[in-house]
Amino acid sequence: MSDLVWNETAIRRAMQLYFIMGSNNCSKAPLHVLNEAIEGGITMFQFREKGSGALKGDGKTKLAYQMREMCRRHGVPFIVNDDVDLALAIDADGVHVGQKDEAAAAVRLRIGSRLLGVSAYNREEAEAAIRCGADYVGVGPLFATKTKEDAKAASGLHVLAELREAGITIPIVGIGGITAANAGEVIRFGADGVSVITAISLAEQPAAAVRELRQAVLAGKS
Ligand SMILES: Cc1ncc(COP(=O)(O)OP(=O)(O)O)c(N)n1
Ligand SMILES: Cc1ncsc1CCOP(=O)(O)O
Ligand SMILES: [Mg+2]
Repeated sequence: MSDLVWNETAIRRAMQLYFIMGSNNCSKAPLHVLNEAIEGGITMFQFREKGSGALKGDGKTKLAYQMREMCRRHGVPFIVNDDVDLALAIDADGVHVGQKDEAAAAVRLRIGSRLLGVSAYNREEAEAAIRCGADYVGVGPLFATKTKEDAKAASGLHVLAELREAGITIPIVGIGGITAANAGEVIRFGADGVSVITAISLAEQPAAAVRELRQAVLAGKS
């Protein structure tokens, strides 16, 4: 069992640079990309194996397990997207679900004290996620993205400010079209961190891309 202890400070810290990836998001070997991203300083990782060309069955489980091992060796929290059975089978540190996935309240009951992340597009969805026991919400897509096949229209950054002005204090990570050029603004509008797929997974040098993103996040906090 993972020995990570989650309190709000630890969650906000883990949100800072949250890398998400599946094998179909990169052009180099996924384990190599993850290793580079860890070397660069990601603070959390989500295994998101879905979409065209995604691994299934044993291949998916094997890659998830190898990635979990790599993250655990380096103290990086490992989250599984959508697949609660897989998360439990490989002893992940948490699960992330969206509005069309298994209901967050049911997931909370199944995963106990593991981390629960829930996607929210607006205030209503964020408030419902909190009622269901979410530890953090992933808000977006903030900017246009080609990575998620069924993504909604980009909301823009104002949704982050709206959530904070409504008194929502839960850790928030922004998602969708985030790069080093806009990550600082995501933080300034109220997020605790940024979650990123292609800006790292398709970077020529993932470690350097992570460092640039972290600098932008730190600048947004200052
Ligand atoms: C951190 C984070 N935020 C949002 C999402 C999106 O989840 P969802 O809406 O369920 O879409 P899929 O990723 O499952 O396609 C996320 N994965 N992570
Ligand atoms: C999973 C997900 N949920 C909302 S946007 C998105 C994709 C983000 O990918 P990228 O960082 O490449 O825009
Ligand atoms: Mg989902």
